[in-house]
Amino acid sequence: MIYFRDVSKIYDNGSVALDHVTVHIEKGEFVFVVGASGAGKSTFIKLLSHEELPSSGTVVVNGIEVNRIAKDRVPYLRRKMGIVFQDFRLLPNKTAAENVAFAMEVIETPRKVIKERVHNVLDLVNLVGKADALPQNLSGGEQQRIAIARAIVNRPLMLIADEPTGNLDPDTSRGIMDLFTKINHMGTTVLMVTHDKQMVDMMNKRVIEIVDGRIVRDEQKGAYGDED
Ligand SMILES: Nc1ncnc2c1ncn2[C@@H]1O[C@H](COP(=O)(O)OP(=O)(O)OP(=O)(O)O)[C@@H](O)[C@H]1O
Repeated sequence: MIYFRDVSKIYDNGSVALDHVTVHIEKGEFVFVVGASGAGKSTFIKLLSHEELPSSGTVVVNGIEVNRIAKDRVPYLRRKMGIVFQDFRLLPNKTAAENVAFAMEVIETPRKVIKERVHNVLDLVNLVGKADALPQNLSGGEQQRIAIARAIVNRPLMLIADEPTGNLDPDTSRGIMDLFTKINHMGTTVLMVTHDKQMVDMMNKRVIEIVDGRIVRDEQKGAYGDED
């Protein structure tokens, strides 16, 4: 599903963000990526989606060698992944339902399918009742659930989350984690970058720790480790 072989990323200013990283993530896994600020976690994610390219090494996602694909194949690659961020990134002038629908409109899904799928996915995140609300009238947790609905509406193979609970209180965060667990049980690979020690310790899932661009720990049923 995801394979990094001896991947390094050195930005133009000389920052070494990833340093000879080799890792393999199987379909259906639930993986936390942890590490101090500046360790290289976001870079790891950006290499998956072709937002950044590795300086050396190979990144393979779902059998596609990401660093070698033609530019016009990038949207096809990204369709295989749903991505959510700490700051939700909903379109402010669209309702919750329209935000989710938009992800399907851009790939020209028939209107009838959009209507049905948007309803189903809002039901999954328990927000059918907020379908017509604008983001500004939703709580942070609700906005994140809409962002997750948008991320999975096209049925991606993997859900990638960069500190999705970073702006949320512990109770709301737990709700988001329950949702990720549900999505994972439906067969979607989940990869989550987080600083949330409590959450990682509670979930008992695979933990990959990055320090200074290197993987220093990769444990099945791991814990967060020392506070950073
Ligand atoms: N576009 C960029 N140009 C230059 N250096 C960068 C760029 N993006 C990241 N870096 C550097 O690469 C290193 C890794 O950054 P990255 O954002 O991947 O870390 P992170 O673990 O996600 O941090 P945080 O937890 O703070 O988000 C840092 O030293 C950072 O300053």
